[in-house]
Amino acid sequence: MQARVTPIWTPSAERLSGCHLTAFARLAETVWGKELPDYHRLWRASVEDPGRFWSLVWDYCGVIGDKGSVALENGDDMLAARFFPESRLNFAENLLRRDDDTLAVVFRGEDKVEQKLSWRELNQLVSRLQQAMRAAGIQPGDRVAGFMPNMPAALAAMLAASSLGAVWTSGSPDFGTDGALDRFGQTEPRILFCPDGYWYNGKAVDIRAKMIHLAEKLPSVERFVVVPYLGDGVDFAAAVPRAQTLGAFLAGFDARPVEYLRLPFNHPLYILYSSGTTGKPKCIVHGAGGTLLQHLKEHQLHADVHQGDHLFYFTTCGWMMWNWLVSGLASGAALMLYDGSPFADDGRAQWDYAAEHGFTHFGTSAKYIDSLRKTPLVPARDWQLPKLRSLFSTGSPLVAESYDWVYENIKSDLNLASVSGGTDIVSCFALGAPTLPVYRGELQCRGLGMAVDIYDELGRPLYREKGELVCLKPFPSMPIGFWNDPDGEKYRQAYFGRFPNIWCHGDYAEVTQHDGVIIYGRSDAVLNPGGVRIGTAEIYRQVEAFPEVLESLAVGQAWQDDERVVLFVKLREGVQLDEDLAGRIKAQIKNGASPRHVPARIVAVADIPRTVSGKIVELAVKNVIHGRPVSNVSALANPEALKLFENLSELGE
Ligand SMILES: CC(=O)CC(=O)O
Repeated sequence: MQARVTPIWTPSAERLSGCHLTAFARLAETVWGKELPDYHRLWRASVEDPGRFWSLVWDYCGVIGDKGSVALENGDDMLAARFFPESRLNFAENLLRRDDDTLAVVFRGEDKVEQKLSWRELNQLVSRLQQAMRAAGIQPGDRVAGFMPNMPAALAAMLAASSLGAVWTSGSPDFGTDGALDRFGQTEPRILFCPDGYWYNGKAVDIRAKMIHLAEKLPSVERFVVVPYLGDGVDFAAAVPRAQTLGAFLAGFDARPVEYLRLPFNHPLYILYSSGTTGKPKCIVHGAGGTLLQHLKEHQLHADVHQGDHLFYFTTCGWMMWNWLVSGLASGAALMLYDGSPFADDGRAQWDYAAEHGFTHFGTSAKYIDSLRKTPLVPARDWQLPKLRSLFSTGSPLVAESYDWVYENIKSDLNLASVSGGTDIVSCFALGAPTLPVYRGELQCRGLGMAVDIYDELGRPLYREKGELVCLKPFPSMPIGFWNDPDGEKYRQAYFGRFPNIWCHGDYAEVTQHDGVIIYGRSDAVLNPGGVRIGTAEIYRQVEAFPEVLESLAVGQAWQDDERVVLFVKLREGVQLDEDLAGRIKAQIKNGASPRHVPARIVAVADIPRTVSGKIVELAVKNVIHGRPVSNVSALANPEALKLFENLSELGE
């Protein structure tokens, strides 16, 4: 029998009665004629009949558009399934629901720049951009790109593009030239928005040379639109071929009501990019209806976002959490945009922003929380955060000790929701719920309408054991396909190659005794010493306990017909990896995890390679230590770090 575990947080009666999820469950009981007294019964009912569930989400969230009479056709076939095949809607129309003087967007570029827009001002900017894009000949299906900081102009350009049925695709201006070309070179945008530079950690970053180079290499771009950020952008635009400033692009177009082209549910909305660590990034196309419905569900039912809330997520325009964040407008939230380093102004910029603008929801990465734990900052002590109700974490598993830290050092009454899914589904498989308790180290639940299960290697369901995270039934935010994949074979292979007609996500996970979820890492990075499968997060969780260690990365090294675990650690400045520290790390892993998890070698490195969205790249390091080539170095934010793993004497003995 498993030991009883007490939750670290339990929702108050007030939260339970006031949240969207409770209202939705009551509505479902009435409409479906079923008793749904708790979350897990609601989840079961939601996956039993996905068409019925998503149809109720459409109604509850008040999607603007024509729904049609069919919610789901071919529901038994993951690849042929179609949600709302008769419907017509426009994504931007659903986001720009209001046009009044209340707050729609706040933007801070570190502690340097602040801008605020009311709903009316946002509508006006979108209208002018829409007219300018139309005058530039933008048609449904054309690509419009943003190589942009997370600032209002990027949001407005996306809304204008989608109001016309164009497809928005974005990256972050800190991507290297090759990273940008690997992405936009494939999707061939006609217009590309960029800034005249950006702020990072208090410093102005010049991107003029990069943009001149991109202009040479991206012939599809007829026009670069330069958004003033560091200055007025005039000299910058003059230096870049085919560029003009935003002011010049909009000149002559006065604001009027935004017009919306209503299109089929699966009309393409976004192209997102996989991290591209094993080749060129995959260009994943997401549809307007699926993205909208899934985000409405996650924001309202799982994150309990209400009209007037202040929704923040720390993200760049190159990560899917940007797409997730901006959909918050559809639930009436004001977006709190931030660009720059999360540690700007000695880590104070973000928390000053949270306190001064009364954030209700604060989203970040697990890596940020882990790093924050190692700084002297204590938000609970140094800032007033009375309105903050939820804290989201993603990017990698949030270790159990970080749950303790958040409740002790940020706020004790908080729905701490670690969420997991990704670019492939522009949303989550597992996440939070305001009606459920939080258990340390666990994601609270599987998403409503997401038929998530865990399978062993032979495709058999596992009960309370670690295995492959799969999804057994279609959901609206499955990609509508990959770009340049006319027969859909790359798409099929990516998700359905492992188990026919079952989405295999590539996460190594477990459904717990509380019906929560633990993610143990990517399944292709699973360690296998002596035939025991170990998720890398099981090791990171133990190593995180050491203030001396800033970051770690574990891989399996082929060794004497078996595999041995090698742990790389990036240490705090001035700390040496001596026998004492190595011994303490090993003891912690042995006691906290198991003797099987103990690394055969621990090696100190000066840096750990990560993707442009901040994920450490175990597979690339595994290739380097085995002398194999790394296929797409341009996907990395710090590719030079790979050199540190070449020919290490510690790994030859
Ligand atoms: C929701 C997520 O899963 C985000 C990510 O880790 O990329």
